[in-house]
Amino acid sequence: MSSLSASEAAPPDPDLGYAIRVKDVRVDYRTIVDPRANTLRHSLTHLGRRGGSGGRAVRLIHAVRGVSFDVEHGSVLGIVGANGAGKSTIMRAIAGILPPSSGEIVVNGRISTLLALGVGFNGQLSGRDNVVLGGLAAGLSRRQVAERFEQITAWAELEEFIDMPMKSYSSGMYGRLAFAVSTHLDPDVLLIDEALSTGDAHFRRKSYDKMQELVAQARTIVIVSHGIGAIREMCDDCIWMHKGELVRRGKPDEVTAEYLEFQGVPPEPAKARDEAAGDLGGLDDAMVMEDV
Ligand SMILES: Nc1ncnc2c1ncn2[C@@H]1O[C@H](COP(=O)(O)OP(=O)(O)OP(=O)(O)O)[C@@H](O)[C@H]1O
Repeated sequence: MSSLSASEAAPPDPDLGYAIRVKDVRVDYRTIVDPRANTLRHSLTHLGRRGGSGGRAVRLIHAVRGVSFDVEHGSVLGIVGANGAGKSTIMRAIAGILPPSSGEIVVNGRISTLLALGVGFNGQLSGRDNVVLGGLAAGLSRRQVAERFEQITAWAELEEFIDMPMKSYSSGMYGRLAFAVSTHLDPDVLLIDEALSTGDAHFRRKSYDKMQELVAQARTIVIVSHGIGAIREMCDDCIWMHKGELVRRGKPDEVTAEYLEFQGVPPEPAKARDEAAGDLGGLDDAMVMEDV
């Protein structure tokens, strides 16, 4: 599931020379550990019970450790790294959802986010209601939302489904609508965390084209993905994070090759690129619906 949000900010200040500045950022999570609960027997006998506070300890997880980078206006930055490397955490911090424990984050312009985790659309409401609410939450007026509504649903190819509750959408359909809304809000900075992975080849092609359109308008995009092909295809700059630290920054081909080698993975064929290039048909080809 994807979530989307956008925040109002002043228009980008061209004098700043960057779209995003991340300066010596640390993000720590506090979590509770119960050192007594270290056996399967204990877990089974205490399943679902809340124990007393005795014996439990607070553990700090250093999810992001002293990370610094700037993102230039109109560039597409990819972030790669193993599970738990801190990619989603830094994205949430840039989005303003999670305040850094220390350091500084500056976003120069209006930000729109499409993140893999968190509260997203309301599944009980129709696609139509969610588009309207998403637009209003992003600071658009009712008129602006109405003006963009047709464009958003047409882009998502969901006109037939727009009055159905979103809980009846597949994860790919949900992803299409979330992507359509977040990219039609005129963001200066768009953050996309693994949200592209839900779409089929046709949708990925369209998403790629839409992102190119945003980049041509000097919008800035940051993408987190485990799809190395997508990072190589879409990004012009790449960061590799490992255990909360930024270990490498450079050209996507080089950084991802080093990352894959470190992971012991043979160089990945550009699967995403190949799939994105081929139009495998839209949603209509994949489903059958009947009014009763
Ligand atoms: N809400 C949370 N509470 C406590 N620890 C968390 C929380 N979210 C993430 N972490 C921890 O922070 C670290 C970084 O997690 P994060 O989700 O940023 O990694 P990631 O690189 O996005 O991983 P993945 O590729 O698996 O999505 C991990 O050690 C994770 O266990």
